[in-house]
Amino acid sequence: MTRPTPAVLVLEDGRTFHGEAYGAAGHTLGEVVFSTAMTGYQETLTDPSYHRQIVVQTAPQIGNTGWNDEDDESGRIWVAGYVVRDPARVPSNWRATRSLDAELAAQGIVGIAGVDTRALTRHIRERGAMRAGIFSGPNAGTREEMLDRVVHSPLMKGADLAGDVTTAERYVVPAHGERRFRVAALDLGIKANTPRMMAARGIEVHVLPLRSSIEDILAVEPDGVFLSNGPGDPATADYAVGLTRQVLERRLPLFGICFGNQILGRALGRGTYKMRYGHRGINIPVVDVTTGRVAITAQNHGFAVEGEPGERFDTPFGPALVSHHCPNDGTVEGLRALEVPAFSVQYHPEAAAGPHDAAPLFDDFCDLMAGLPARDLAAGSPAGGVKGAGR
Ligand SMILES: NC(=O)CC[C@H](N)C(=O)O
Repeated sequence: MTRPTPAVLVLEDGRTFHGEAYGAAGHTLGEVVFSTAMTGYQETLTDPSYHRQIVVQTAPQIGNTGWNDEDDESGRIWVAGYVVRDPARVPSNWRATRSLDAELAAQGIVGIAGVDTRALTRHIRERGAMRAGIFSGPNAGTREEMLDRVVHSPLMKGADLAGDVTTAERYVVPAHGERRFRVAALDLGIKANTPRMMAARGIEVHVLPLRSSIEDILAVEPDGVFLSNGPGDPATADYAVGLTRQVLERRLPLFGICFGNQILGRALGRGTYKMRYGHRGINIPVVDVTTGRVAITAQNHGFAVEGEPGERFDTPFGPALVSHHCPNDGTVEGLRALEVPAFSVQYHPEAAAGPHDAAPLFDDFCDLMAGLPARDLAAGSPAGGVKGAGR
């Protein structure tokens, strides 16, 4: 047997974790973040929202089901690096066409295995998500040289990354069956399952590049506008915020997910801030204040919109509501404008690895486009045909 190549993860505060090279050997830099998801590593790795992030999996065994040709959320792996405890030596799944290790190597993704991911996660929880590097193979340099590269790498705060991941050309995802609605979806890093979830509800989805104008959107003759998930700091997304205001002025029905929630929040006049270590996983609770119900959700965000649970606030487009929050820490998980047809969530109703509690939000978007009344928000009770995260 060949001996494994030693690798080291160097954090910007000087803490190091030793292991062995996994995937490609070499060097990589990014923000180190942890995901508590037990399943769905292929969807995680190919989610464009993870661009420039080194992902740590808290689940100790990774790679058991290999890699398949069906579950990619985009055309490539986006994570900057990958940290695991105990990679599967023999993948086993009827859909697998290769191992995770082989796919990481083929796409040049530098990883590290054999890391005490529990200690690393506790460290990130205490100190916050921070810059890091994975180094293996020849020319890794001394510890000082590695640390120097890490502390001179770009911060996630202030990073404008949606332009790196948006589609170069517009494309259309046809509705399944009869077309009920047409939606213009702004691609800030959209995941493949999002248009799929809309198409399943009779929506024809026109996916547009980030730098689209309001005229480009109107040319689609849309029944609604969608703002996708995406990487980077929402405080930099001025262009998308301006476009969203133009959509709100025209009272076009609007739905946003994750980065889209942060952009709607900014368009409504709210600020965003960087969380200490964010929410990443597939078992994160969210409370819908209008029904009191809790949904278990998939999440992947490091920034959040300012606000308090259940808060009503004034905006240039009339009053709005912090409609959802996370009971773990009180952060904003959803917004709804009360006078213009717009709502958004910080979590992922499209989550392909599940859970599916939040999937009915796509039905709410259809209702909004059909001009059906929103749930009875003022009453704060489950009155009036309850739909939404908790259904
Ligand atoms: N998944 C997303 O859309 C993430 C949004 C943003 N980049 C964040 O980290 O908060």
